[in-house]
Amino acid sequence: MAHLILVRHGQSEWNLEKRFTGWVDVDLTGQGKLEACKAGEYIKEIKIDINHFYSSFQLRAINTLKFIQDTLRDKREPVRAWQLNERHYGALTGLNKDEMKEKLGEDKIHAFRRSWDIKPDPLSRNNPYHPLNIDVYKSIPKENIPDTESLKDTYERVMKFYVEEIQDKIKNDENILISAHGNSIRALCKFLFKLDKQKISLLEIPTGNPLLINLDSKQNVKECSYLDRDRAKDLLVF
Ligand SMILES: O=C(O)[C@@H](CO)OP(=O)(O)O
Repeated sequence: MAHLILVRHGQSEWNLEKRFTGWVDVDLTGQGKLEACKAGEYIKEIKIDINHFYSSFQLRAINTLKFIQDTLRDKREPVRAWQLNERHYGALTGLNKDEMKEKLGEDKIHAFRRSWDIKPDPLSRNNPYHPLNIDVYKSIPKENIPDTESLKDTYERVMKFYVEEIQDKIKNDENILISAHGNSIRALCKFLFKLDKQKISLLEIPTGNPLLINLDSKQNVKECSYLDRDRAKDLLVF
């Protein structure tokens, strides 16, 4: 049995401001740092020896993992993978979610946020929020940098990475912790929980709450639960 722990970063500055964030590299708020420390405490309590740590390229996930590893007193170098980055929100990037609901209507914004293959218009490559203009993404091959993404696009890059880097480790009963984002984690959960396109639109991931998934060697989910039960959200199939 392998243990896979998925943690969405703690509250970010733009979660607080309710702005579409995607690939913009904002940091954690004070509350987000506290959530990350608490996530570390919860993981410490279950006494699982984690073999591999992963984060996205983004500060909010990197720092969440730092707080967790500090709490675990684990100094191992995590692997950083851009493939685990948040979904790119295209032309919606930086805009306020409530204001956009008023402007375009709740249904349209819900479709942009939670449908499987609808994507916002591309973000202009001259926009300072475009990942081509953000230094931390300079090492990513330009052809892999999106202008906008649907959840399906995010799923494809996340799953390619999962299959190439993580799947065999799970088959070998190694324990993995991934610090990532609402939509890159939703993409992984779609695969792991075998959710269809309708069901995945209902799955919401809370910030800074470790999701412990126990998998057998055939990668079937045997058990799954949030470590902070008070802040858990519906897992739909468990
Ligand atoms: O703005 C974003 O990047 C994401 C995560 O915060 O938002 P949403 O929940 O709307 O997909």
